[in-house]
Amino acid sequence: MRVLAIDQGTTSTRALILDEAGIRLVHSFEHQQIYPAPGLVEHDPEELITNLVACLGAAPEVDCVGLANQGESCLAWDADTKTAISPVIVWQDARTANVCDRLKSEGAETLTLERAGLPLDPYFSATKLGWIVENIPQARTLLAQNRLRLGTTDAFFRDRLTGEFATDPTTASRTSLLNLAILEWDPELCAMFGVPIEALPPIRSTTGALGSFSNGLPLTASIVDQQAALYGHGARNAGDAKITFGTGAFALTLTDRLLRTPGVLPTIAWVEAGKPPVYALDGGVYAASSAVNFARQIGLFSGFDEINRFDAEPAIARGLAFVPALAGLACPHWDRNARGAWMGLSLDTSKTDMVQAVLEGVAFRVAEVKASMANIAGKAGPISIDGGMSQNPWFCQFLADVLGSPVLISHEPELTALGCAQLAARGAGDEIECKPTGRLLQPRDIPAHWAETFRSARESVQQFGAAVASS
Ligand SMILES: O=P(O)(O)OC[C@H](O)CO
Repeated sequence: MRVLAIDQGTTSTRALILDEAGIRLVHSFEHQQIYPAPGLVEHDPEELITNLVACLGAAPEVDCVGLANQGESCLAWDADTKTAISPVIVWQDARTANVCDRLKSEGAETLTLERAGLPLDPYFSATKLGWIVENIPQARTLLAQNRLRLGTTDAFFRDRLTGEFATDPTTASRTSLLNLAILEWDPELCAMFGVPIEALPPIRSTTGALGSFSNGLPLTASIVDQQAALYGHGARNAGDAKITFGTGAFALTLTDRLLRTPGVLPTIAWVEAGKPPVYALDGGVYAASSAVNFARQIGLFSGFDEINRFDAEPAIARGLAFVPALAGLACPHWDRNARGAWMGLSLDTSKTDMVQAVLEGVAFRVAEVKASMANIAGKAGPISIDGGMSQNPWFCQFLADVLGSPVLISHEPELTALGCAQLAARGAGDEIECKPTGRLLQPRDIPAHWAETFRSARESVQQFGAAVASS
């Protein structure tokens, strides 16, 4: 069997083919990141569709297609014309931070945590969809005519390209509108966020016969990219964990049931047709590669090979810490007011020290995420990592050290596409298993006060952010 996986991510849309020979990239298209104002991040829906169509055309000789989509990014469109009436509001977009603050002050977080398992944060789709209904007049016109469609990007792509308006439970679990216990849209949550429930897509399984594209190819898996990567990492048993280092760093651990742990997100790993749901815990760090890119943009280094090793001991050992809260702090703090900062600068601090602290700060934040997963992450073995920063040997060893766990650096860079394609094969009734391989790093002992130093830096930026927000 040959499977086409389309990985529609935050920065690119990629077509890959999986067969018995392995997985290979066929096409990759970058799309524009649109920043209309500070804190706002948008994509052009038509540009994404054009790239998806090009990916579909890139591999006609396949048996089925799997689609992996960026998590919480969402939009509105017209049911009749299938034309978008809003931009894609990207998961990083914080335009609804004030809505979240208001709802929090009204005590609404109890409901979102209880039903959807999610804190109130602009990351999730619900407030973004509510914003569209409130701020785009055409949304209300279409709603009055029963023509409004609201959803995450997968639902738009599927409606437009297969004619089936649907989403899957993994994506639905990122919206804050899903009742996790029964995997149905929650009417009370929808009402609270101002999202008309009738405009949302039906929720179907992650795999199975999900429709066909105009060229006749069947869609047999549709899943959030992070969950696809979890499958691609070979996670099959509770405790299996992965961390993907992209724009942000996303840690997911399979669980044997729906688990609720403060600050961590219970989520759906996948729901195969006719089978019970598989659950996971998710914890994100908003700025990972984006923090490193920021350091490069402001001139702290120029080539990535410059930051693959450092002569000096870690910056944290010298009292220098960086908190990568460049877009706020996600798991387990959920604090959008926090901002990035170096703490402990002195007259002899060099650019190299500062960028070393950036890498360390990302590792410390990931360690906070792991700690908040209450030792569930990595219980079954090493934590498998992938993504851009996993190619930096110094960072990987420092990460293993601060996690206090063995880290497996995957040899396969395309784990999202791999997992998506494997699930698509299963959705078509076949199986393509690939044994994950990688380089294993053992943690070294580090002084306990390093984590303490980072914690106090992180608390300081939170206090500063709160003071600025209330002034
Ligand atoms: O598209 P990526 O790989 O940056 O992943 C984005 C996540 O799905 C956001 O939650």
